[in-house]
Amino acid sequence: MDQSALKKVAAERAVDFVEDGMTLGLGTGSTVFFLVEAIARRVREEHLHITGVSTSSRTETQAKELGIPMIGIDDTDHIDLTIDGADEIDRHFQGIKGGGAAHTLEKMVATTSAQNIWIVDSSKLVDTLGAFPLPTEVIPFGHTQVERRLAAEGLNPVWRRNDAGELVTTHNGNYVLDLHVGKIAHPHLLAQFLDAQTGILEHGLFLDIVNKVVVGTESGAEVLNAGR
Ligand SMILES: O=C[C@H](O)[C@H](O)[C@H](O)COP(=O)(O)O
Repeated sequence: MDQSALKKVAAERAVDFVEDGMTLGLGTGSTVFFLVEAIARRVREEHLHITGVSTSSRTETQAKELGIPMIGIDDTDHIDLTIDGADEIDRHFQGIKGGGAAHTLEKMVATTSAQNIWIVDSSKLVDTLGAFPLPTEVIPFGHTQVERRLAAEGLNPVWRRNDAGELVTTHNGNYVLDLHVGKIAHPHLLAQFLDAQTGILEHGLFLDIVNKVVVGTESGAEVLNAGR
């Protein structure tokens, strides 16, 4: 199976955790694309009543087109479960997200949610985080100062650009600075440092957040419990 097929395997298993009546956080990305299709199928065929809260306009558009009722995050007092993709997950169930530049909205939805499930193909499981460049979202005002500060710390920042060479902007109109840090031995210390930097709106370290990971493998979906 190719990577896309493995993502679909994970997404189609994760939909089993969706229950009637839930307010459901919907993540962003190519794996979540399959999830939204699978949820819409259950809404259609089983007349499941769920309400979605999205983490990007891409997901919002897809969900609405497929008939999933959607509300904004500020229109609810709770989210029961959020299902999202991830870029890397280590053996302590810590993760990196933001490969699609959606990590700020995703973290807001994830940290509002009572439970979180990540859906990934098996290539996303790693021993130590950091092979995937760590995304940060930086406000335009003073962004080169942020870049200098991070470079001085040896975090190898690189602005994310699109195919036309333009700076990628997030939903919030900010820039994405990817940190090529190599192995992240102490993710909590790095997260604390990044949290303290003026100008960084959010970073892609998602620590102590996920409850379950559903992995698409050649032999089917595997459910891993994070024990939290
Ligand atoms: O910003 C994007 C998100 O964090 C995605 O969930 C993550 O990049 C995984 O994406 P995909 O499912 O496309 O591999």
